[in-house]
Amino acid sequence: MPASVCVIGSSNTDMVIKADKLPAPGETIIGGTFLMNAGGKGANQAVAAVRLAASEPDLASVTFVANVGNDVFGQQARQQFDQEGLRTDFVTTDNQEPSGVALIGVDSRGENSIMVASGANARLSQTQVATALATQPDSTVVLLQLETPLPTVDYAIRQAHVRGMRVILNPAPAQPLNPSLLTCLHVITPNESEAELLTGIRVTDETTAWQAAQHLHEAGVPNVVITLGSKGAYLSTEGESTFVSAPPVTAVDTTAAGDCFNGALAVALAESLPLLEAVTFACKAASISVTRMGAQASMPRRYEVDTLPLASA
Ligand SMILES: Nc1ncnc2c1ncn2[C@@H]1O[C@H](COP(=O)(O)OP(=O)(O)OP(=O)(O)O)[C@@H](O)[C@H]1O
Repeated sequence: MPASVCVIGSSNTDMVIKADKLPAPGETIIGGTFLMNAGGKGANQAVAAVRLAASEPDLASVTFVANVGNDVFGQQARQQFDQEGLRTDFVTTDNQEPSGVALIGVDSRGENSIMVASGANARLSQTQVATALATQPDSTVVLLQLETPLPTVDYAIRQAHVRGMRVILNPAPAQPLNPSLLTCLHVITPNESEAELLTGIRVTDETTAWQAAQHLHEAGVPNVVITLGSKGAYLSTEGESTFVSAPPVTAVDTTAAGDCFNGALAVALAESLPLLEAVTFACKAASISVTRMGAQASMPRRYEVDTLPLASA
C-alpha cells in the first residue's frame, strides 16, 4: 500500500507586516506593507507536504489533523486545505475558541519575529488524534510540532510509535520535552536555538552540531537533523553525520522555511528515500520557499524542487 503522511498540528491566520526593520520593545515602526496569509506550523507543513507529494503515484494522501475556530479565519483555512488537496476529515471546527492568529514582522533582510494567539489550536484533543491515527496505515509518516497542547503531542507520538509509524518531531517553538518521548521518535528536526534548548549545547560549528546530535542520540533519538538556516542542515544518524548545503538563493522571507523543510522531509521519507536524500530534498524545497513572501503561499510544487540544481557541498 502506498505510504501516507499525517500532519498533526496548528492552523493560524498570519498577519504579516514587512518593514525595513523589526520594532524594539516600546518602538513603533511606521511604513511597510501588510498581507494576510494562512499559516500555523502544522498547516504550513501539511501544505508543503501535499504540494510536494502531488503527482507522486507512490504516495497515497496527506492528512491534516487540526482545530480551527467557528469564524471567518477558520472557514478560509478549510477552503485553502480543500483547494490544496489535503485530507481534512480530521480538521475540526471548535465552537468555543477563535481560530489561531499569528502577528509576523519581517525586516528587509528577511528575518522575522512572531507572536501567536493559539485559540482553537490549544484545544486539539487526544480523542481527535486517536480517531485520526486509527484511520492511517502503519506505514504512515507522522509529523508533529509544538504549537498544540503538549499532552496531545505526547499522546500522538506514543500512539504512532506503538503502531510502528515513523514519527518526525519538529520541536518548534522551543520548549522542554519529556525525555521518554524522545525514544519514540524516528527523526527530530530542531533548528539551532531549539537544539540548544533541548541539549544545552550552542550549535555554532561542526563540533558543536555533532555534540548536540550525540546528546539527542543518547536520549534515544536515532536520527537528528539540525536545520541551520542559509547554511543548510546537519544530519546525524547513529554512526554517521554530514552537512547538507542549502542551495544559494536570495532570501526575501524566511517565514516557514523550517515548515517547508519538515513537510518535504515527511514526503521524502514516505516515498522511502534514504535519510540523506530526504534531507537534501528538504533543503532544496526550503531554499525555494525563502525566495517568496508568506508561509503556505511560499511552499514550492514538486516540479520546482525536482528541477532545482543540486547545491555543491
Ligand atoms: N537563506 C536561506 N537560503 C537557503 N535556504 C534556506 C535559507 N534559510 C533557510 N533555508 C532552508 O530552510 C531550512 C530551515 O531553515 P531554518 O534552520 O532557519 O529553520 P527555522 O528556524 O525553523 O525557520 P523558520 O522559523 O523561519 O521557519 C534550512 O535547513 C535550509 O534548508
